[in-house]
Amino acid sequence: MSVYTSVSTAELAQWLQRYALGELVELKGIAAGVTNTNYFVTTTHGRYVLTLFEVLQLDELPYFLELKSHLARHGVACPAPIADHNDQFASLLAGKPACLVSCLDGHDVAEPNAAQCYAIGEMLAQMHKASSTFPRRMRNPRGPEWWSRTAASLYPQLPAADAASLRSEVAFQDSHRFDFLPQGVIHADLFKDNVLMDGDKIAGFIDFYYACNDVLLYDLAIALNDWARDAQGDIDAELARAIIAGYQSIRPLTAEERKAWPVMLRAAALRFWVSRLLDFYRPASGEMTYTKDPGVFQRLLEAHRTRQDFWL
Ligand SMILES: Nc1ncnc2c1ncn2[C@@H]1O[C@H](COP(=O)(O)OP(=O)(O)O)[C@@H](O)[C@H]1O
Ligand SMILES: N[C@@H](CCOP(=O)(O)O)C(=O)O
Repeated sequence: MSVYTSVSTAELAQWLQRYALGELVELKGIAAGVTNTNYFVTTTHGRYVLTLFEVLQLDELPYFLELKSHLARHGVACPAPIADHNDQFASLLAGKPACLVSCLDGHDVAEPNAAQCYAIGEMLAQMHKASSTFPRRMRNPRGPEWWSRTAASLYPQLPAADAASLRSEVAFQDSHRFDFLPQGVIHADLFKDNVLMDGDKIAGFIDFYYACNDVLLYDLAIALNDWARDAQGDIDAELARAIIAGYQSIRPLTAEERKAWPVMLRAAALRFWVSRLLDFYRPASGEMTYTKDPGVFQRLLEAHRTRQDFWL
């Protein structure tokens, strides 16, 4: 249950006075989610999602909330933040930074079909194009410098074979830099649980809190590594081709991107192998104790190393 911070109807009704959203009708906690506290809020004007940020501070929010606003304004499927009478997207509620966004219809899907994967690729490319005019910048907090440093801190705790595999991948990625490829705003965590689907249509991308400026192709690799993974943990070729086809229907890959693609799929697997290892070996105090299996991304990365066909 991810309602870490309780909000009473009385304090929410008071806080809502700063918005042009009418009167509070209903407040309901949302069980899904890991990091933040989320509620469905119904007012006399409509339905919204209230997020209370448990980690990010008020001054860290403008990049993410203005990005969502920019994307929604350009027709990209994502929740639109609502501005208050001071034209602010966020302010304190129950001692936490809080914001309201539009409520989307839809649910995350555990086993996507090819049409849904095509839609993901297409919307991701639309997001990349639409964010080319977004003026703010954010460096990737989970880039090569982070994974090298984090991996180095983990080697002593890992079984020898895993440490050797991780060490060799970090070295391999160090020898392949892709700063010359097209860059822009990336979602950086477009997993299945970060998209609400309405049938085969995308209701919206959510959870933009790893969004940053980086190589666009890396975002496609992150999405494909999760959306096209089959029950055995390897990639389903039909789903992979569907994501790539959807993406290229909006933004065809350049020759340099196609050449970099196999290495990028490995980089995307490495990033989540390392973050899951970190959660596994050193869970942050106070965080939820369940951890996602790091082995999923280790095995996927090792499969990418020997693969011949990359679905292009
Ligand atoms: N704009 C939205 N419209 C409808 N449901 C939403 C919206 N934003 C979040 N949710 C619901 O809240 C859940 C948790 O949101 P998420 O952003 O993943 O939380 P967390 O930041 O805690 O991981 C989602 O799985 C979804 O069910
Ligand atoms: N989608 C990732 C989780 C990303 O969030 P983090 O805060 O745990 O890095 C995964 O499934 O590993």
